[in-house]
Amino acid sequence: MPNNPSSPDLTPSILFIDDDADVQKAAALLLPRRGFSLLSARDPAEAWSVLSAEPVDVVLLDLNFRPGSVSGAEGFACLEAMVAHDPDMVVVIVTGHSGINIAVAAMRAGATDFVMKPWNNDRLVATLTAAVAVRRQRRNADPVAPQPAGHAAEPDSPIIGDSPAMRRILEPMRRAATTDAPILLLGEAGTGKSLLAHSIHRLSPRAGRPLATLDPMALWSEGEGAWTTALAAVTPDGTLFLDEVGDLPQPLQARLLAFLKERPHLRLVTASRQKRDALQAGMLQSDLLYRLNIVELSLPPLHERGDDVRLLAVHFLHLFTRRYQRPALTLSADALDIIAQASWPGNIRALAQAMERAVVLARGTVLHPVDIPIQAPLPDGVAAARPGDGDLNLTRSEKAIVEAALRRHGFNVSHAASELGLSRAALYRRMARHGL
Ligand SMILES: Nc1ncnc2c1ncn2[C@@H]1O[C@H](COP(=O)(O)OP(=O)(O)OP(=O)(O)O)[C@@H](O)[C@H]1O
Repeated sequence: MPNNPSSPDLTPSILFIDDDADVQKAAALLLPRRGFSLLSARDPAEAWSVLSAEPVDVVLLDLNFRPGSVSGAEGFACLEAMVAHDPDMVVVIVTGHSGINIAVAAMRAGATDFVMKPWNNDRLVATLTAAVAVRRQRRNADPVAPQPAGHAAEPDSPIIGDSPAMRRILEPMRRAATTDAPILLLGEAGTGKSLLAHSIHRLSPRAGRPLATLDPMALWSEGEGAWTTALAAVTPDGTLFLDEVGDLPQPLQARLLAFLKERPHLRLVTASRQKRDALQAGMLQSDLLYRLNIVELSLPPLHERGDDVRLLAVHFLHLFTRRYQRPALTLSADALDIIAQASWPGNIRALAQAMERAVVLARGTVLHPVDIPIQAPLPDGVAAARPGDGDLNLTRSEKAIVEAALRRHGFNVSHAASELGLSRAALYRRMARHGL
């Protein structure tokens, strides 16, 4: 059965702009088989005439059109023109394997996501599926009704990330998504477990069926009856996403096992902030754990995802600029560096929140390090400083010295670093540590 990427009734259409006939042929063999209708153009000029005649959900854009050209200048010009022409346009760019900087730049210029060439078929399909969902959300969104604050991204948001750590989980995730196998997602808070659960459902043959999300603790607090009622309401041939499965009280574990036996056709995706050792050491009955983790995926914390943090920062910048209907904003190179060097103990949720705040409070059109609210984590066991404490604290003194130097030099990092006798990188590390 072909994957139905987004809507059961409307075939999503992709306009692929690439001058390479072989690559176009590969797309023509793949995408229609996977539920997309494909339009093609050899260059931006041809693309504009296709766009004027056909409705398109997503533009898949190669960046170089002349033989031997690698700068991506033509592609960038096309991207900017398309986003200026239709701010709801969803453009996914195609770039070479080593092109992470190009990918960051393209996302800064308004691309929604990117794929690396040569592409992996499942990955391309997953990226386009998420991009189509974004397009449809944008189209259906009421422009005068702002989204609720604090909801960083829609559940249909694309999964941004191309670091080796993320590839190690996204590739098996995409393979397993197309089956009915139960999947257990492990990872710290804010690492994207719920987002992945939605993506698994969307990539599965059940995409047109309901996805039910249950939070055991919330249901338990309403009494045992709430749990039974919620389970009874789950559509038998849909997907059940059970969040924080490690919190499931023992009596409910037995009930869940019995329920799963009665519903052999239900697809189960579960998530937990606990490590598997903790789940195994008694939080979950072993027969239940065996039933849940046929495929087990551990999401890496954000600080292990390398340059993904830059891509995510730019992604959230665009998301919140749109949501709050602010004029276009960009991140300075210094701001991106400081974001990349922060430790983000709250993971992607914390980064999203920092970017949301930065967008809301932005004063100009460029965000500098001082505009990015990075909260420095307190080392384990160190209590938060209270106002009025004696101020011989080394951490606070360092923060005051760094901040004063930055202010003296109008937040010019090179000048402040040279006054403090630090390298720029060392100063960035301290700025990130102190949330400056
Ligand atoms: N790779 C990603 N690309 C884009 N957005 C992401 C990514 N990962 C997470 N997010 C966004 O970050 C926020 C937190 O993610 P999510 O709620 O999925 O995390 P979680 O692991 O389920 O957290 P918790 O354990 O606290 O429930 C969401 O708004 C989500 O859309």
